[in-house]
Amino acid sequence: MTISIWRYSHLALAVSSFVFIVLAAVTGIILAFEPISEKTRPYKVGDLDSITIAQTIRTFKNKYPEVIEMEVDANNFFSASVFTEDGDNLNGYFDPESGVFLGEKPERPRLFQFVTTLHRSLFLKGVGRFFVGLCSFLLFLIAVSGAILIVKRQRGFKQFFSKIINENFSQYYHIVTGRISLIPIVIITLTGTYLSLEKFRLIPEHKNLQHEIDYGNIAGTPPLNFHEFPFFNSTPLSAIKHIEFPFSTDVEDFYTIKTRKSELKINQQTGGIESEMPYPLTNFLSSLSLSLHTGKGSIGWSLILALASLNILFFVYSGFKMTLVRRKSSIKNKYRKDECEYVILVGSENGSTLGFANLFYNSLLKAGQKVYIDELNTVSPYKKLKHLIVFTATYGKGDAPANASRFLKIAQQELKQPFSYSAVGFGSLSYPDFCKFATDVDKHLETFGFRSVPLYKINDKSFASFLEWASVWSSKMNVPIQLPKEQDVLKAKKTKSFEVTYKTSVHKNPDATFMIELRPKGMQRINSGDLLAIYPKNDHTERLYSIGKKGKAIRLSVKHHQKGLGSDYLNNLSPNDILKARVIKNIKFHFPKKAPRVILIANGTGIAPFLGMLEENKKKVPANLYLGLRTEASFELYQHLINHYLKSGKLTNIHLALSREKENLYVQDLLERDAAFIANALENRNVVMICGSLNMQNDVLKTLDTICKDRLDKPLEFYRERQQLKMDCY
Ligand SMILES: Cc1cc2nc3c(=O)[nH]c(=O)nc-3n(C[C@H](O)[C@H](O)[C@H](O)COP(=O)(O)O)c2cc1C
Repeated sequence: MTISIWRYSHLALAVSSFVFIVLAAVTGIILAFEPISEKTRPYKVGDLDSITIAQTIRTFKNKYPEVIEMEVDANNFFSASVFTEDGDNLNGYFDPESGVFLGEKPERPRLFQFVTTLHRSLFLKGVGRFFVGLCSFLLFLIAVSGAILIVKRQRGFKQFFSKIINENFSQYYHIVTGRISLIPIVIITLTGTYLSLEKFRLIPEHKNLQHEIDYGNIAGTPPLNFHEFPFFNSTPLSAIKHIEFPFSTDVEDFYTIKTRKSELKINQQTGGIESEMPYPLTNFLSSLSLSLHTGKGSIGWSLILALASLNILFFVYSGFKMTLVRRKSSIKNKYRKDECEYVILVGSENGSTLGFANLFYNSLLKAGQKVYIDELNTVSPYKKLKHLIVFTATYGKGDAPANASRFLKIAQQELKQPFSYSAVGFGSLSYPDFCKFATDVDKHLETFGFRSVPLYKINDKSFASFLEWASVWSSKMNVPIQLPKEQDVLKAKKTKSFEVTYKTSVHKNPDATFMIELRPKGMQRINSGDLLAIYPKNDHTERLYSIGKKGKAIRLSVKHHQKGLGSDYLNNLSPNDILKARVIKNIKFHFPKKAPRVILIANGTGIAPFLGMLEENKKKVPANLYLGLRTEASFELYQHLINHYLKSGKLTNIHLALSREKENLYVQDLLERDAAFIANALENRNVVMICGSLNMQNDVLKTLDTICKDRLDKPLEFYRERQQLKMDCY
C-alpha cells in the first residue's frame, strides 16, 4: 500500500532502532526510580535557604579540627568531609546547622549500577555508547515524525490537541498518549543525545576552569575572620554546590566555591573574591541535560520520565500492531490487468477497506470472473474493462486516503473506453463528512462512466451493510457471489450491557409505536443523535436506532413491525431486562453548539433524538418543531414531554402535521405554509435538522430547495455547505 513519506519515515526509524529503544525504555523505567529512592532518604535537614555559608563553616570549624569539603547535592542533602578530634575521617551527610554527622553516603545499589551500564552502553563500552546515542537521536526523529503525522491527521497545528475519534484501540491510544508524552520524550531524547555527544568529546567539557590570578600580588591584609567574609555572610547554603577548603594557611591557597552559576576563589585571609568565573554554556547544558535525563532531585520529573518510558513501550506495541493489520491486507492478483473485465480499485489508509475489497475480489474469482484489484492512484487503461468497482475510505475533512489522492485528477484520462461502475464508501458517522470522498468519486465517474449500482455508504466497517451492498450488486450485475460469514472474517464488535428501565405498551399506540428507556451499565458517553446498535440474533446482525438522551439513560422511539427483527426484539423486553448494544457516535447529527435557532423536522419515530436534544436544551436555544404523525392519537405518546418542553422554554413551538386526519397534512406542507419564516431562518444562519423516513427527507429537501430558490435566490446546497442542514434519515 502507498503510505505517506512521514508515516514511512516514522515506521522505518522505529523498525531500525526497535531493539535499542525497547532496552532503553525498560532500563529507563527502572532508572527513573533511583532519584525517587534517593529523594526519600532521611537526610534532608534544615532550610538551606536560611542558613549562610558563614554559619555552617563556623559550626563545623568549632566542632571539627579540620574540614576538607562541603557539598549540597541535587536532592538538597548536605554532605561534608571532616577530621574529628580523634583523627578519624568522617565522610557523609551532616546536619548543616548543628554539624551532627547523620550517616555515610550509602553505596549505589547494584541493580541501578547494572541497569545504568546497560542503559548507557549495553555493556559494550564505546561501541554500545555510540549505538545508544544514535538510537536516542533516532527516537527524537521518531517523535518529530510522529508529531508531524498527528498534525497532518488533525489537519493543522491548531487542532493538534482537538478530539480524536476512537475507532481502534491501538491507533487511538498511540495518538492520545503520543500527544501527552511528546514533550517529555523530546526532552529525554535530546538530552540523551547531548550526553552521548559529550562522552565522545564532540561537545567540549570544562571540568576545570582556568582562573586568571596574579599570585605574586595576593594581599593578606586587611585580615578578616571567615565569618565576617561578605560572600560567606551573604550566601545561603542553597546557592552552592561545593566548597573546597584551603589545603594550607598560605595566602595563595583559596576557598574554591562552586555555586549554581559560577566558580569562585575566595582569599582565606581577607575574604575577598580573587576570581569568579561563570560556567561556560556547555557546563550549564551538560548539568541541565543530566538532571532532565535522569530526573535527579525531582520525584515529579522522575515519575514523568518513568511514564514516558513506559509509553515508549506502548508505542512499540501499538505501532507494530497497526502495521501488522495494514500489512495483512495486501494486494495480490491472479490475472494481469489487461485480461480482466472486472477491476476493483481501492482507497484505503489503514487497510480495512482493502480487507473488504479482497473479500469481494475472492468471491468474484470464485464465481469464475476475471478480476483485477489495485489502488485508486494506480488507475490505468484496462483493455477489457467492463465494470469498475471502487471501494474507498474517507480521511481528513472528507479527503482521499493517501493511496487515492490522485485518482480524481487522472481517472478520466486513463479510463477511455466505455465502462459501468459501482462505488462503495467506507466511512464513519462520527465525522461530519460521512463518506465524502466516495461521494466525490461516484459523482466524478458519472461524468464519463455509467453508474450500475447507486453509491453505497458503509458506516464503521459494518459487515452487514457490506453484505447488503454485495447482494444488490450481485442481482444487478447478474453475477452470483458468495461472501464468507462475518464471524469467520472479523472480530465481534465490543458491546456494553444496558438495562431496560421503562417501556410503554405497544398496544396503547395506534401506530404500534412504543418508547423504551435503557440505562447503560457503567460509564458511557452518549449524545442525542448518536445511534444505538442492537444485536437481536446475538450474532453480527445489527439494527440501528436513533438515540434521545434522558439524563444518563437512552430513550428510543420504536415502531413495531410484525416481522421486524430489531423492533420485535425490543418489544419483547421488559423493565430490568439486560441487553447487549453499542453506541455509535454520529457527530454530524448532534444538536449544534452555536446556532441562533434550530428548526427540527421529524416524522414518526424520527422524533426520538429531538426529544433528547430538547430535554438537554438548557440554554433554551429557540427551537421550532415540525412533527409529522398519522393521527391525534399518535401524538399522545409524546404529548406530555412536548408540553413539558414548551412550558420550560426548551421548545419554542410545535407544528403538527397529521396525515390521517381530515387536513391530510405532511411536514413539507407546513414548511411551505411557513416559507417566509424558513427562508428568514436560513438566511440568518439557523440550523435545520431532519430525522425520520427517507421519503419524508426527500420531500422536505425538495420543499426547502424551492423555498431557497424562490425567496433567497440560492439553492439549498448553499446552506448545506454552510453546515446549516443536518440529516439522519433511514
Ligand atoms: C483521521 C481520520 C479521519 C477520518 N475522516 C473521515 C471523514 O471525514 N469521513 C468519514 O466518513 N470517515 C472518516 N474516517 C473514517 C474512515 O474513513 C473509516 O474508518 C474507514 O473505514 C477506514 O478505512 P481504512 O481502514 O481502509 O483506511 C476517518 C478516520 C480517521 C482515522
